[in-house]
Amino acid sequence: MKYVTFDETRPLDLILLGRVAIDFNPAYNEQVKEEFKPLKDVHMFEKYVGGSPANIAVGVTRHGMKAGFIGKVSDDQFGDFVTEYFDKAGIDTSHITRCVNGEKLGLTFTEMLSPKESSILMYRNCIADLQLSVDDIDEDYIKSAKAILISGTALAESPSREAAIKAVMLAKKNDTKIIFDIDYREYNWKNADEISIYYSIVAKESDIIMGSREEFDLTEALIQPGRSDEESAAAWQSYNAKIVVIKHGMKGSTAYTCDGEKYSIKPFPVEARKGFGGGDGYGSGFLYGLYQGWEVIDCLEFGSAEASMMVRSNNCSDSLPGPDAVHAFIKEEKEKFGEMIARV
Ligand SMILES: Nc1ncnc2c1ncn2[C@@H]1O[C@H](COP(=O)(O)OP(=O)(O)OP(=O)(O)O)[C@@H](O)[C@H]1O
Ligand SMILES: O=C(O)C[C@@H](O)[C@H](O)C(=O)CO
Repeated sequence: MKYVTFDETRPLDLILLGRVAIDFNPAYNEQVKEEFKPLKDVHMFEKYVGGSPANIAVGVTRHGMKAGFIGKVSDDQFGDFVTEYFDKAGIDTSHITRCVNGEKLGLTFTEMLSPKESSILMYRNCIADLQLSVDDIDEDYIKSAKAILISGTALAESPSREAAIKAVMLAKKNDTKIIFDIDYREYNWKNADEISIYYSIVAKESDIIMGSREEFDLTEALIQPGRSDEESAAAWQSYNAKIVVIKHGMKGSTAYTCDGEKYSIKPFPVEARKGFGGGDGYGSGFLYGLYQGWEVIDCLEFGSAEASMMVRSNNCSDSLPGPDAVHAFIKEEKEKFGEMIARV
């Protein structure tokens, strides 16, 4: 059953709004292998385009979807690096603008301690992506896309917060579907009430909401703390949500649909190199399936497979697979572990 119908006449499949940054991951290649160790002991790093919405833009584009990005980058060579990477990937960069007051792209240093422990250290002072302003939001551009994905981190501060909310308002006006990836990154927020205020403003307008249990708890803190997954899904569906996806890390995830159904999936077992990046693979795969008109459970299986492929790799953006690789991975895993390996 189709819960969200996209306007097929629109040239862009998806616009993503929010953070593009740079990841520095411990080197792991033919020449240098930084084995699991604390970040302070890492000597060699590899540089990649990063930031959750940027990764999802790359992910869906590798699946053949046409994506555009609304974001702000630094006016320097790192700004060139990310826009050139996007251009090569086939992402529309016409609405990525450069900072004028010297703000810099975020740098994310990643720590890989063991297959079960990893973390990120963000350098985000005087940060470029949060300089996005209402003047960067163009109604015609939003109208040209089937959907817009708002990354929750864009709501952390002004002027980006107003820019994101303007994009949501214009999307609503023009029937561009709204996808909210809550995407909580602690470092960006100064006040817990602000998290709940701004997350809930966007969640109320969204057609699809994706987040972890912790992210829903943060969103609901000022409304009704302590909701169960079922209660959260029903509450957001009483506004505009058609699909609410709630993730529980290694325990699996569930999509709640507006007809009262729910569909659950578990991760495909892999030897993980890191934990982060799973959410980006999950989002890319899930959304691709949805645009193909697949059943929700198949979208979840595809997203979960892509997430597992991502956590076993050493980086995020470069490793995002195309659909053939994801299908091949699912086939291989099912041959090894059985047809129902990820399905609950
Ligand atoms: N060790 C693992 N092995 C296999 N799959 C994993 C592992 N860790 C996470 N995943 C997959 O990645 C998905 C997303 O992970 P998580 O719930 O941590 O989301 P997230 O916080 O949005 O991730 P991210 O840090 O990328 O933003 C999980 O639902 C699961 O399918
Ligand atoms: O900016 C981030 O979200 C962290 C990055 O390290 C990484 O690229 C990522 O997006 C994981 O979700």
